Amino acid sequence: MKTSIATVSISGDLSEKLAAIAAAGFDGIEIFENDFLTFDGTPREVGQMVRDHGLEISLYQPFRDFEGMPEPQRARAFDRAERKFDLMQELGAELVLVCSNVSPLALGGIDRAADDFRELGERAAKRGLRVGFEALAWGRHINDHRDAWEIVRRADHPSIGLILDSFHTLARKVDVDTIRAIPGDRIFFVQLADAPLIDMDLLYWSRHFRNMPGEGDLPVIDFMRAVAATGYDRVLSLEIFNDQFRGGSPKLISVDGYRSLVYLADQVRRLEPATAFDVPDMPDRVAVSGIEFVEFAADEREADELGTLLHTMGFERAGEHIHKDVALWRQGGINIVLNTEREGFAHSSYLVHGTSVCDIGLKVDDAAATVARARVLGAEPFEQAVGPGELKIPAIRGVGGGVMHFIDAGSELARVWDIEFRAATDREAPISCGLTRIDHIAQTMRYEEMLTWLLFYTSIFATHKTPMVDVIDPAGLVRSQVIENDSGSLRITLNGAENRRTLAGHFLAENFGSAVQHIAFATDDIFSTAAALKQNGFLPLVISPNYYEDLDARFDLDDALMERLRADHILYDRDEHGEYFQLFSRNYGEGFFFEIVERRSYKGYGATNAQFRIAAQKRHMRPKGMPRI
Ligand SMILES: O=C(O)c1ccc(O)c(O)c1
Ligand SMILES: [Mg+2]
Repeated sequence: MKTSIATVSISGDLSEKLAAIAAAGFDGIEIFENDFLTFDGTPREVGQMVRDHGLEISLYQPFRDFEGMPEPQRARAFDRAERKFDLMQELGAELVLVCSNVSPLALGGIDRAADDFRELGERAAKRGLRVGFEALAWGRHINDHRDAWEIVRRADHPSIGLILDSFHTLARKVDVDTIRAIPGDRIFFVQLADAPLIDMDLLYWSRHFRNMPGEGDLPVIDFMRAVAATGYDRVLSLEIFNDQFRGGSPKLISVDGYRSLVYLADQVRRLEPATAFDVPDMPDRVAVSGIEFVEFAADEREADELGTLLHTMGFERAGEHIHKDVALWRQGGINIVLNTEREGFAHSSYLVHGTSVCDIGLKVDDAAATVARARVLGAEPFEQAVGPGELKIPAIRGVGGGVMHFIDAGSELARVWDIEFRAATDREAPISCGLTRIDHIAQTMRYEEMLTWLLFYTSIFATHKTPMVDVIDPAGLVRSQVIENDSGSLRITLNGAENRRTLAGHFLAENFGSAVQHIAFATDDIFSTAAALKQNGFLPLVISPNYYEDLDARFDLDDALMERLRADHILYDRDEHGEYFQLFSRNYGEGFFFEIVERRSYKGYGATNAQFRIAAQKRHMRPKGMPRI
């Protein structure tokens, strides 16, 4: 199996694209005609440049409006094809994609089209070239791979084959199992793309909203399983038309692309063991059984402030590192680490981002296997010097530059707190607030980066994504999407900010990059928690009385419950599974905060409440001199 990506999928001029594609690990490219036409270099130079990057040209495309033309357009189409064949020979491209005719002049008829392709095959064969036929979902007569295949079959020429593109097949909901009956050697090329489900014109959807396999909602895996069943073992190529990717970082988008292809091939191999794809060997997606710790990098003053806030939330300063300026704060099964070291990764993170989360530790079955899988998928391993008596804990770099450590029960790693920490008792223990575990971690990033994070988490860990929801900030929309596992032991919400004036966008700008913006702790009894918080001097985020008026109207809650919600600034939501209670800390710094939730079988995250939370936070953040509530 060879991997390839269409040059149209990423940003930059042709040489920037090639450098990024080669660095990400692809074997080849589809040269999109425009990328060649707009480049200032001869076909030979371009061909050489591609090969100098260690890449091959796996496809030249597209050749349009060919089959079924009446004369004189028919003769002209053949002349055009000969010109492209000249060009391909100079480039060193052996295969061209002909996409189905969209011209109003095109005449229908399977046999007419087959005759045209037979003749084209004769001409291509003379030059040692091959031609693949792809059905565009909006083709005038041919818009379904089954018809394209019938034309290829009837053309009956060894230089004419079929090109499948997952988008065209899946966008029209063509039954993918019809692919299984096509002989694998008659499929010349396979293009892959996913897309979010949006009800719109097919052409517009295809040209602007495609994304990497696994990033969208289409059943690309089912498509690939069917392709694998044919015995096809040639190139798997990404062809992604996406407005964001065109303007994004060629390097990052190429890395995402490679990750998505390897991840897809890995999933297909597990489902169809007979597949001919030679996918790199790797452990299966990793089951995460919980969040072992969250670590903040801070300076002493801010660590002290953060410690005070944690103390009011019922956390106890439970341990100190045996060698380092690192403190462990603990409540229930929650471990919060405050790192004030003046060297090492946490310190460099502090210098760039200020006080923020620099490291997340996940509980997994096998920490080494987790790193092994992440590496095959293109993640960077993370290592730093280990001091005497310290454990070497397997780790990788996350997407935004943060680190993720993996702790497993099968090794000493599970005892890291006993081995690397000693008891600390220099603060009076607070009243426990009954917080049991981390319910979810919310990470904020630029909207354009969301798919990168999503693919990172879903490809490495056994998780799924939930549909994207809009969170309304008075200054703009924030998109929110959840990555979670079935048991709920890992829940991460991704929040994509579109501008700097939203709370999320402000946080992002002040933090100099994506980061954890809030951590939600779980309680089994929100009202006892609220009472304990009050005794510890915790200051909740003050919610507008208008919220409670509306809540009452929406849910018709009993008066006593309404009163308790109002009194403790608790927000409420309900879904078909159950009820949800949330309360928030005030902002720490430029938009970081803590949340406390009680789930009574509820599955969501209180998205409808987010606008009330944000409005309240913005009131608290008014510039000095302005009244605060
Ligand atoms: O949008 C298009 O025109 C177009 C062109 C070539 C392709 O391979 C394709 O899938 C779409
Ligand atoms: Mg295509």
